[in-house]
Amino acid sequence: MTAPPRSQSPDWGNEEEVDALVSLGEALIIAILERAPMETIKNMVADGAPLWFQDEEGTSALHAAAYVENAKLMTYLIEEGAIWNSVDNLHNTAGDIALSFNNETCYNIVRDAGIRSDYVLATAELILSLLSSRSPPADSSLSLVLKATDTTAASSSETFLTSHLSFTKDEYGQEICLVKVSDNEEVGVMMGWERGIMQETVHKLCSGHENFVDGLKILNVGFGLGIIDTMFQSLPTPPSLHVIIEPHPDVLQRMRELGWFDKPGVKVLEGKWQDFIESDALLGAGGFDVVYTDTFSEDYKDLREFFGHVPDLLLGPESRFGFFNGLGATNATFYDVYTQVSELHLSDVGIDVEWSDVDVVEADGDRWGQTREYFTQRFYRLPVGRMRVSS
Ligand SMILES: C[S@@+](CC[C@H](N)C(=O)[O-])C[C@H]1O[C@@H](n2cnc3c(N)ncnc32)[C@H](O)[C@@H]1O
Repeated sequence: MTAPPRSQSPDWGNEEEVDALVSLGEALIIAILERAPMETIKNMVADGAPLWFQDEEGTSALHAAAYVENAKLMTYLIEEGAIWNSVDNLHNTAGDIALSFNNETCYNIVRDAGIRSDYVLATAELILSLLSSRSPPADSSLSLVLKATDTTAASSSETFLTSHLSFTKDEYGQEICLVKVSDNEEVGVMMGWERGIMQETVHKLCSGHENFVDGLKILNVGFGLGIIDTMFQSLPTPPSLHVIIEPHPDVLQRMRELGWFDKPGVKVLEGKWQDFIESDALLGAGGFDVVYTDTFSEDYKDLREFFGHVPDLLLGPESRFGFFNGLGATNATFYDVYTQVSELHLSDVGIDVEWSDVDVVEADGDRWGQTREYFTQRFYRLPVGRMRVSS
């Protein structure tokens, strides 16, 4: 049985009360699965059947309603306080169950509940600090919560920037950059399998740009393996200005060894984007045709803060903005919700986003299966933002 949110907590000291709640919760789930009339379900909820309750398999009333594809009931349960993002023992939300039945209506009910709750809670820093774009898999909604207190290199900038990085090749020959998060666990800071995403990102950000033939002015935040920067440099007309912001000493050392500090038109700003975002070193460039950001160990709160600066960084309405869209990418519903949330927040700062899908499975097969722990979806949703032109 899963613990209820604190606000709905029963008095755990009273065993009889707990048993009664468990019985009510179980009976509600059974009634829903047996397709009992709506009135019966409403009476059970009114009599105190807890919507937070999950049975031995992690099934909640909302999961049960998704199993019987009852959209009206799902809407009612969410209105009554059912938790949109509770996951069962197989890590599926009710939205994932609806998806498995190909039921778009039911899926959208859960997704929209997620968007509403996250959007409303967007100012609550606690919630927004739960996700980082390249985090190890979230086994449950609880593990998302625990990220708030995660001080490993995967979630804490401070730890990451003082951790040693190893640049190596795996058994398939793909380039990888790894950081230790515990004595026996390493996570990928950047992986070669993302090359396809980076290639498509460069294409969407640069092709057909009106300043393309003169050489674009490009800002990239986060060098990593330098995959996207190498692609920017390989454009038919190389960038007229290519600013790279990178804080990690090991990455900077590698950039030096690879000659990035001596490339014509390349300017490396050594530090975090937060150190430069309002500086002359950056704003003195007079605006960029292309801005891209892909950092590590930062959370959605940081990304959202960056969104707020993008209008000052773009040169004009033709300029394009992209970011690595890896939030919640270990679960289809979470990924969809956070994709929509970022679109809403970009809209708040006057940026409209166009999305396109990159099939990461077709491109790479299952070769990088184990290493791709922070991105388990088939389709990467690639964002390209532009300043809204008011008419
Ligand atoms: C995922 S990698 C970027 C990969 C890159 N897109 C590529 O194509 O290889 C993330 C990089 O962001 C850097 N980084 C982390 N925090 C940062 C910050 N606050 N500002 C700028 N860069 C940051 C990391 O040191 C790392 O080099």
